[in-house]
Amino acid sequence: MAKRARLIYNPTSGREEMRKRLPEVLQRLERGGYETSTHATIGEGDAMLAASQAVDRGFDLIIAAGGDGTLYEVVNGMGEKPNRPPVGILPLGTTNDFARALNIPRDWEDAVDLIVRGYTRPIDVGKVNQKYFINIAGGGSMTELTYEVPSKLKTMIGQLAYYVKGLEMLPRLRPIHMHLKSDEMEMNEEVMLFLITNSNSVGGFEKLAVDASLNDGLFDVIVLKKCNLPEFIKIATMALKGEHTNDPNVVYFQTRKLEISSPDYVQINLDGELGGTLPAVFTNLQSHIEIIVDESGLSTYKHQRRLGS
Ligand SMILES: Nc1ncnc2c1ncn2[C@@H]1O[C@H](COP(=O)(O)OP(=O)(O)OP(=O)(O)O)[C@@H](O)[C@H]1O
Repeated sequence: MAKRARLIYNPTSGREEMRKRLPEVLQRLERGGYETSTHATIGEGDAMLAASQAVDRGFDLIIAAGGDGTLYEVVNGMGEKPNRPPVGILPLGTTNDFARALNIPRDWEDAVDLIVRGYTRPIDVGKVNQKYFINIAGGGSMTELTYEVPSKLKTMIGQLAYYVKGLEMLPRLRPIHMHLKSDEMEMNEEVMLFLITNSNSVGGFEKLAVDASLNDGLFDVIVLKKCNLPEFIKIATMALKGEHTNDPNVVYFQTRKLEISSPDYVQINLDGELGGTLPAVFTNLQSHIEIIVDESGLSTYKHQRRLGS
């Protein structure tokens, strides 16, 4: 019997490729043994509802087609459910940090073929208050950047928009008093920002969390202490090469759980989307969702399996 997949796609994502490719994507999935029904999202929050319903309706596979925003919503729609089907990713958005971390091809045909081959890997998911994230959570200066980049601009010039906007933001950097507490450490001081990552691929910085593993049950936490603009630029440049953790202004550690509070109003960024404000408790839910991955690197992963085997 054919397996049933639910394809949740954002028709406006990236260069709107899904609008053109849908019949071919469905045909390719069908040939690969998936009877697929679709849900085109209509706006914010819709992919989350669609994913929640797809779990309730017992689909064998959920495919998130779009950018990081769509995947974030799908993960949020599934996070609370006791039975979670595996997730395939079609990275058709402007930013696909998480798909890149998993080595999922940008080419839609290759990405569909990868889904059909069906090698899955359990991936850690972060929970913060009542929300979930799969790639990164952050707060402080700079992390408000992602919602400020207009969507149109991102579609037109892609990743570059972040850097242009990032440079524009530099003069607005300001330290914020925060209290961070985990079993491993406690900090109570002014910081520029905190980043809590699951993968090592964030906004073009592919060596940000050098020890990050996707299913070790641990977050990699980076805290940038109060520093001035030239120091900040130096650290950002070092971060591109993965050398930032040597800087005395950078605190880097791993933990399963972290509490953060601040007397200031601090927004939390979850996978590039606005995810509430501090105070917050970040908890790592180990191996919470199975994601279809590229099998070429599988020998280095633990607990992989092939769908249907
Ligand atoms: N039909 C729609 N029209 C407008 N926005 C939508 C629609 N469907 C979903 N969205 C919103 O688009 C957001 C971003 O989508 P996604 O990350 O998939 O693509 P993207 O190309 O990276 O997008 P963006 O450039 O907006 O970041 C989603 O979080 C969702 O809120």
